Amino acid sequence: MPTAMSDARVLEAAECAATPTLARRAAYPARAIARAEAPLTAGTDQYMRRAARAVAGACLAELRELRGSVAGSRVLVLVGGGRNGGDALLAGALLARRGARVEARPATDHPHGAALSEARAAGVAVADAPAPSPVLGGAAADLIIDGLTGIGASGPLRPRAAALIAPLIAAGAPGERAFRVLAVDVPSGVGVDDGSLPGPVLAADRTVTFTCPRGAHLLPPAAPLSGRVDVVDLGLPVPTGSEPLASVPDPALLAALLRAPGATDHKYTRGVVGLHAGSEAYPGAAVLAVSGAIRAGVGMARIQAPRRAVDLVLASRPEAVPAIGRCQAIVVGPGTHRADQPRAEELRGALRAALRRGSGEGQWAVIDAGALPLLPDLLGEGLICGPEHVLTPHAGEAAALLSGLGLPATREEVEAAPASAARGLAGATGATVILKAVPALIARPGGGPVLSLDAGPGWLATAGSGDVLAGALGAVLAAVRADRERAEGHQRGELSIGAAGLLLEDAVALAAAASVRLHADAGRLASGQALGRGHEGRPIAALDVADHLSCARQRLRAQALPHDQPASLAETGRN
Ligand SMILES: NC(=O)C1=CN([C@@H]2O[C@H](COP(=O)(O)OP(=O)(O)OC[C@H]3O[C@@H](n4cnc5c(N)ncnc54)[C@H](OP(=O)(O)O)[C@@H]3O)[C@@H](O)[C@H]2O)[C@@H](O)CC1
Ligand SMILES: [K+]
Repeated sequence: MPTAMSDARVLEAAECAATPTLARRAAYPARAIARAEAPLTAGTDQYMRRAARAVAGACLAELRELRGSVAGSRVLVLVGGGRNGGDALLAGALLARRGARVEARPATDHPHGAALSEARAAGVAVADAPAPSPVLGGAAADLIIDGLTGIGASGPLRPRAAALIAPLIAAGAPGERAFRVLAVDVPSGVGVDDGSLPGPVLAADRTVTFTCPRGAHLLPPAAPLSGRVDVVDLGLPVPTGSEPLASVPDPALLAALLRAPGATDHKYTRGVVGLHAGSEAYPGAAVLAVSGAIRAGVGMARIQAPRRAVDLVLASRPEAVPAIGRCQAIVVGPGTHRADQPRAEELRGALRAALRRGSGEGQWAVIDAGALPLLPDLLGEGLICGPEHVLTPHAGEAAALLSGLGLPATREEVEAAPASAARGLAGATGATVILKAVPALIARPGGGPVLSLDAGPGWLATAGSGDVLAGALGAVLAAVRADRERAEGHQRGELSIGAAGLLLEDAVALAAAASVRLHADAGRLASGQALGRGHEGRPIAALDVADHLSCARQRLRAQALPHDQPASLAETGRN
């Protein structure tokens, strides 16, 4: 059993080692994780001790930030009947030895025996009868450690556990309440693999997980409830033998797609995008989409829209070309509505030209907003989507599209299981899908793990924000397509730039991911949230987001790999 002295030293190390980002990027199923670690963890609690040290290290950091010191702080430990509860009890013991006043509330008659004894020996008060209150001996707790359930649980929390968290949930969301919550492995009660919310869940400020993320950290609706996620290496193997559920793309891979122009580049090698955006009803959307494309780094933006929208575009973006012609990608639909018949007819024409008629690659295209409802009829005509066609629905649009394709779904059903909706839509259409959720999800038509992307600050929920994203996405797709055109003109291997060497499906998915990332970062920069934790930011307009795309791109590029090569997609979860 470790002594107080050695605990203190290890704890400091754990505190330094706790990583602020998702160090390992692919989420695997709980069953695969348990199977991979079983040969090492059977008959020993050393890994539980390592887990507890990492949890305690993160708790120390939270308490120091909240109160300035650990001694005298008040910690409430919620304890379930498995090893998740064991982790939490041992972490509570470590904190008690550092001078925190720690109380444990079991939600079970059989907490982990050894961990319970150790916690008691360290001075943790164990309240045998459940007392559903966030107060400790009359004073509010500073920190709650949620160790009710981890990857071994299923279904909604049982009544005794649910009763413990009910008053804590009622105290408000993270940032609004007086205490912080640190979840061990996952916020208890989430669907660990699918990110569902089968019952009540206490939202965490921070989650400490082990070895690799779980689906619940990356998939909505559960993902935002984890708060900041630290992935801690306990010396246990990543279950690489099974297919990941989801993954977070490495920023270096995304940055590599956005190469800086060289001395011999011209508009068409940088990428030209043609936008069918804006309408009489929503003329400003054309300005926003064109601005998004230009600020994201396109070589040239062409615009086709009603005269009023084109005039507005040219007034603010004189570099835009008011005619559709040669381009490497098109954007169809921002600021349009299917009820606008003449405009819908023009969009239909653009889509007919872009979609596949046989097996060959079609015109690379973003299919957004008013263009999405046109798809079922076009597919019914025998036209085909490929990975080079990127659909950008929010939950309501995804539900309507699935229903139009003969897969009835409601908005509520998509919101409850967005990953499965995104996969279903990609499979049914053959297109790449960006589902606008929190986090955003990208599904590939060939299946595989969905990509999970931070959707940026809440300030981005402002009119026109989606038009900016559509324009930026068109710019990145055009650049990637231009790089592939250039590489195709060379001998194999002679020229390898940007996404030239990737499978079509992966190149487009990464381009989509890069665009979502740029949009989110631009929102953070525009709102002032980029200043870091604790800065809630300020209101922004969609044009502010477009204006900050170039700065976001510059920042992302700073993370590029040394040789600019997205050589491997292992980090996106394909293995
Ligand atoms: N492998 C290792 O050595 C390592 C594992 N580690 C840690 O162990 C965790 C996995 O531990 P685990 O397998 O014991 O499962 P766990 O998540 O604690 O849940 C099982 C308990 O929950 C109960 N329960 C079930 N459903 C429930 C519900 N809906 N609502 C309420 N309760 C419910 C169930 O009750 P029972 O069915 O037994 O009555 C049982 O008591 C993992 O997440 C990580 O934190 C780390 O220490 C690293 C090393
Ligand atoms: K937990």
